[in-house]
Amino acid sequence: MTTAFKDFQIGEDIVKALSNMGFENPTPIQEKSIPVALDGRDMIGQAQTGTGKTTAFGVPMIEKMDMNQSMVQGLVIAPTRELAIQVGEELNRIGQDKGVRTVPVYGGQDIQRQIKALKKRPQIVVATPGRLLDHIRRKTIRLDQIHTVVLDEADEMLNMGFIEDIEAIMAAIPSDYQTLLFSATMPKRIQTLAERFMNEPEVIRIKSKQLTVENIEQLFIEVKEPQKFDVLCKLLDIESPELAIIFGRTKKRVDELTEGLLKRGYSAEGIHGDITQNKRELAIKRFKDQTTDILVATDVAARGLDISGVTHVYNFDLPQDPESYVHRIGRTGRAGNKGQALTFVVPREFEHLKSIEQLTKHKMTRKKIPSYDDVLEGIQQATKDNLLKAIEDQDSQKYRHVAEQLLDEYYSVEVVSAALKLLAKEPDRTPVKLTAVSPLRVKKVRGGNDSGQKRNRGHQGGGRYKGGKPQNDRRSNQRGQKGNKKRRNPNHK
Ligand SMILES: Nc1ncnc2c1ncn2[C@@H]1O[C@H](COP(=O)(O)OP(=O)(O)OP(=O)(O)O)[C@@H](O)[C@H]1O
Ligand SMILES: [Mg+2]
Repeated sequence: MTTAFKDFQIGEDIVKALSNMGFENPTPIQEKSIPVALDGRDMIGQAQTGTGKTTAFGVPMIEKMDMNQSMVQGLVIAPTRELAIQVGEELNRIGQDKGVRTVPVYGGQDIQRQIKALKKRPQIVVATPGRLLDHIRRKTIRLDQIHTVVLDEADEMLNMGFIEDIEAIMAAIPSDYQTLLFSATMPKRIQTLAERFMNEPEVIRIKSKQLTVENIEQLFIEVKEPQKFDVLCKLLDIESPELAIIFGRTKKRVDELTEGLLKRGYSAEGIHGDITQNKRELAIKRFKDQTTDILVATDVAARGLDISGVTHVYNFDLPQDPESYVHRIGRTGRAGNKGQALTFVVPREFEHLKSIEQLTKHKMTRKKIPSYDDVLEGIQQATKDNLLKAIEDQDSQKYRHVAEQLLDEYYSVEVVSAALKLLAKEPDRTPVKLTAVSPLRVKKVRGGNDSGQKRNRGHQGGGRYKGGKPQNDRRSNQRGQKGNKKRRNPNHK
C-alpha cells in the first residue's frame, strides 16, 4: 500500500498545505527520501525529471523549522535565478499553514530589496550561489542557526563551476548541518561533492529502465544546418503545440531564433543570461500564463523549471552534454503528463546522439523532415479541431442566421471549405536567415566538467571562507589535471 503524507512524522499543518496543493499521496522519491531526511541523515536523491524532488526536500526541511527561532534555519542553493524563484514559491506553499516563510535571493535583483526581505527573518532562503556569497560578505544574512542545506540540481552546479562558491558558502556556516543533494542526473563526478560536503550520505535512487521519463515521446530528425529553421516552422505548423520550449546553443542563437519566429508570426520570447532579469522574469510569466506560446532558451531554462502545459521541447541544437538533454526534455512530460521531445541532428553529430542514448538507455525514433503536404494536412487538422471546439463551446449562436442564409444560397461543402480556408493559418514563408553554427565537436562527454572553473561575476568569495571544512586534496590529484580536455564554456548560457 502506498504511504499517504499523513503517515510521515510531519505536522498536520504541512499535510493540510500539501492537500491544498493537490498532493494527496507522495511520489516515489518523496516516499523514500522524506523519512531519511527527517531522520537527519545526509542524503543524495535521484529521480526522473518532474517527479516531485522539490517537495521531497521541502517537506522534511519545513517540518524541522523551529517557529520560535527567528533566524534562517534552512538554505537551498539552486543553479539559476528562475529556479530559485520557483523553489521559493513551492516552499512558501508547503510552509504556508505552519507559517514558515521562504525568501529567494538571486543575482540581477535589487540587493537592497533582498536585504529588506532578509531582515524580516525568513526561516528558509533559496539562493543562487553568487548572490548568496554577496550577502554573506555583506553580513546581511546570518548563518549560525542553519541546520539544513539543500543543493538542488547539484551536478549542474559542478558543471557551472560553482564548486568553489559552494565550498565558501558551506565553510561559512558555523553550525552542524544536514546536507541534501538532489538531481535527475548524478554523474560519477558528483562523488567529489559528496566526499567534500557530506557525511556518509544515504543514496536514494528511484530506479527506472531509462533515465528519461517514459511518457515523453523522443524523436530525432536529421537536418542540414541551413534547413533547421524551415523544418522547425513546419513542425510547429503541424503540431501547433500548446506550449513549446526551443533550446538553442548560444545566446546569439536564441536571439536570432526568437526574431525569426516573430517575423513569421509565431508568438515567441527568448531567455538567456544576457537578458535583464526583469525581462527574464516577464518572459517566464507570459509563458506560464500562455500569453506566449514559445519560449526560446539556452540551457539557462534546462533545469528544474516546472511549467504546466509544456507539450513540446525542441532541441534546435544538440546540448553540450548528455545530462543536459535529460533535463531539457524533462521540461515536458511532468507529473504524469505526456510530452514530445524532438532533437535536430546534423549529419556530423550522430556520435553525440549515440552518447545521449547511452546515458538515457533509450533509443530515439527517427522522424522524417515533413513534406509540404504533411504541413498542409497538419494545418487542416488544427483548423478542423478549432472549428469543432467552437461548435462544442456553442458560442456561435449569433452567426446562425447568416449561416442559414448562406446554406440556402450555396452548397454546404463550399461554405465550409471557404470558412476553413479563412480560419487556417497558412504557412508564413518570410525569409529568415540564421547565422550558421558549426556541428558540436566530438569530445569525451563524460567527466571533466568539475574542474572548479567558474563564471566571472566580478566578485568572488572563494578564498575568504575556507577552513570550515577540511580541504580535500583528492580533487586536485584525481581531477585537477584536465587542462587538455575541452571544457564546457561556463558563459554559454
Ligand atoms: N505528491 C505529489 N502529488 C501530485 N503532484 C506532485 C506531487 N509532488 C510534486 N508534484 C507536482 O509535480 C511537478 C514536478 O515537481 P518538481 O518540480 O518538484 O519535480 P522535480 O523532480 O524537481 O523535477 P526536475 O528534475 O525537472 O527538477 C510539480 O508540478 C509539482 O507540483
Ligand atoms: Mg527540481
